[in-house]
Amino acid sequence: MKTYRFGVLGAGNMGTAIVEGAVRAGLFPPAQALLFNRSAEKREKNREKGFAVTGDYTEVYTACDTVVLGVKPQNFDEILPVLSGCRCEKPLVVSIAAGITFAKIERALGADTPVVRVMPNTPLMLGEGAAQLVKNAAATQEQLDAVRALFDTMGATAVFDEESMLNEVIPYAGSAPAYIYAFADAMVRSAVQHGVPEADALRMFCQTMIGSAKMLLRGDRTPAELIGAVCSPGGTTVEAMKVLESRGLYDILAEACDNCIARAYELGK
Ligand SMILES: NC(=O)C1=CN([C@@H]2O[C@H](COP(=O)(O)OP(=O)(O)OC[C@H]3O[C@@H](n4cnc5c(N)ncnc54)[C@H](O)[C@@H]3O)[C@@H](O)[C@H]2O)C=CC1
Ligand SMILES: O=C(O)[C@@H]1CCC=N1
Repeated sequence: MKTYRFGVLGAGNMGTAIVEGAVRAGLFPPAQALLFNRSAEKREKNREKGFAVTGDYTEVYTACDTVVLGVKPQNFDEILPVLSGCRCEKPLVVSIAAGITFAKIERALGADTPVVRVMPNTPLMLGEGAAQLVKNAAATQEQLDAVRALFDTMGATAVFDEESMLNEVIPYAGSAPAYIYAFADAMVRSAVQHGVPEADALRMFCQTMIGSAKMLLRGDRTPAELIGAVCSPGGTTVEAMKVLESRGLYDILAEACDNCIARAYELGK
């Protein structure tokens, strides 16, 4: 048992959302979590929330049972060599970085370091996230279960055996909120062009996204069947669907997802 139950190395958007979610779920009190920030101002803000704070990220690695690596993939080449010099009992490492492989982490920290890679998304801030997980050989099933239980408190989770799946899933949950916001933005812009007040358009479209997602999650009808149920023959919807199909919406999305995944593999090199 180390000084702190939980630590975040890189308490930015995601790292902070994860530790705050865990505290909200009652997994541990904030005083049992140590947060690293480079900025003194952010450390002070986190201290005011009751977290332990540090400006030395090696302390997070040495003093915490579980350490979330919440830095950008591009920062791993800087932080891993520093952490490799830490002499301590190995923490359970939770990496949320896109593309960064077990091999890269293990080369620096040792193959005996338990690591769980997680690909979360920002809606976990509202308890509506979707996170995918995979463990390395050194991590036990209990450790994987514990990390999954943490993310279960913030939304849906899925576990994979193959590490490569953590890259393959990125466009469909980790990155997907951005694509959904782009879709919403385009719809609201169109609505405004047609005289619909922006706030009403956004509220109505968001409710429609929630309702449509719930219809899909019932699982009793395929997306094609649900589309068919909206498209009255000779009606309005079908005219829009013709444009989406003829302009290649499905191909555009497939290409976007391919590029997103390819970038994850590049980041891992
Ligand atoms: N934002 C998102 O929607 C998602 C992000 N991720 C992953 O989460 C990770 C963090 O992303 P965000 O929270 O969005 O980024 P962010 O920029 O909000 O947070 C990164 C944190 O790392 C710290 N940092 C930066 N350089 C550092 C260095 N050299 N040494 C120590 N700390 C350093 C920053 O001060 C900041 O606190 C990334 O690896 C990303 O791939 C995964 C899924 C979704
Ligand atoms: O854009 C990124 O690289 C990260 C990973 C998934 C969402 N944000």
